[in-house]
Amino acid sequence: MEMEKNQHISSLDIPVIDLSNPDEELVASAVVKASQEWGIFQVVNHGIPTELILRLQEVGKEFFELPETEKEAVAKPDDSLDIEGYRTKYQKDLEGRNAWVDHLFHRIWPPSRVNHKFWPKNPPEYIEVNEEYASHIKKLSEKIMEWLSEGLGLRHEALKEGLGGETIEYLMKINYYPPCPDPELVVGAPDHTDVNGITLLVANEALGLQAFKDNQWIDAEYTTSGIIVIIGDQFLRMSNGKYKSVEHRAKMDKEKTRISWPVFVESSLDQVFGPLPELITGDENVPKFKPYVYKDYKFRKLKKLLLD
Ligand SMILES: O=C(O)CCC(=O)C(=O)O
Ligand SMILES: [Fe+2]
Repeated sequence: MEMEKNQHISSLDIPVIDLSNPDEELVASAVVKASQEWGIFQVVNHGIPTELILRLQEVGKEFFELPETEKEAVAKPDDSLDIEGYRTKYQKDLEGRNAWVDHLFHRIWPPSRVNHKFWPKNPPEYIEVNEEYASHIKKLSEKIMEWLSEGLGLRHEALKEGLGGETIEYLMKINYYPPCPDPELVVGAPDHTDVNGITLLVANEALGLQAFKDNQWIDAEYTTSGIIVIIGDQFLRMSNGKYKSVEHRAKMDKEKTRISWPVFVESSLDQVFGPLPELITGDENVPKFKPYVYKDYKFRKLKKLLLD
């Protein structure tokens, strides 16, 4: 039954790809197709133990439920030019809507870029669980990057190398959206594309993630143990537009607190906020990717949101 459900892909469901399928070629082509047509999909039976994902969610939730003064211990310093740290952010988005999310950012890989100053000390298991999750998420994202490289007709290391090989950074973010009795009045995460290469996200049971496809917003259905994969601007650029960086947003829930744990896989912060990495596909037949002006515009919008 489970298999049957996973294999059902209707045009308005975010694709669900079962990674336990022994036919790797089939899995790879499903990943490539979903990245081309959607820019977002969910992987199930991905090999990361459900138990570990539940522990990750538990320690993250426990941190956010601490008193504000304790959370301030890992706050982003006011004068910091980096994004690591805890922040509670109430703002107007560019359409003038209220937007509110508390979040925590910290790198989880490579070890040379990990700054434990921004990792919660409480609950005590936080560090161990996040380290274990980091090693699993690295393996899974490398596998996906291999399939995506092959989908471009390139060596399977190509996208990983293009992002910086062993210097690729893995940035954990926890988004904490409090319940809102009228979710129309306040948005959680405003419309955006991710600026990195690829994002791997897990979320708690309060749904709310939406993706823009065929001129409409589609509710992402997912399970708390499935991993949502989102293609970001760096891969859009590197694939010459073959892979879509999907516009997405997150709504608040009327009653439940919504929490999500995206891990951003990216070249390095400088490159994320600087020029996009160079195109690496050698395919001359692909027309030069045009939406750059549009993307650049979006990019600035996003920067503005982050800097406010
Ligand atoms: O909370 C979500 O599901 C989406 C969060 C998101 O898109 C982001 O943090 O970039
Ligand atoms: Fe995002």
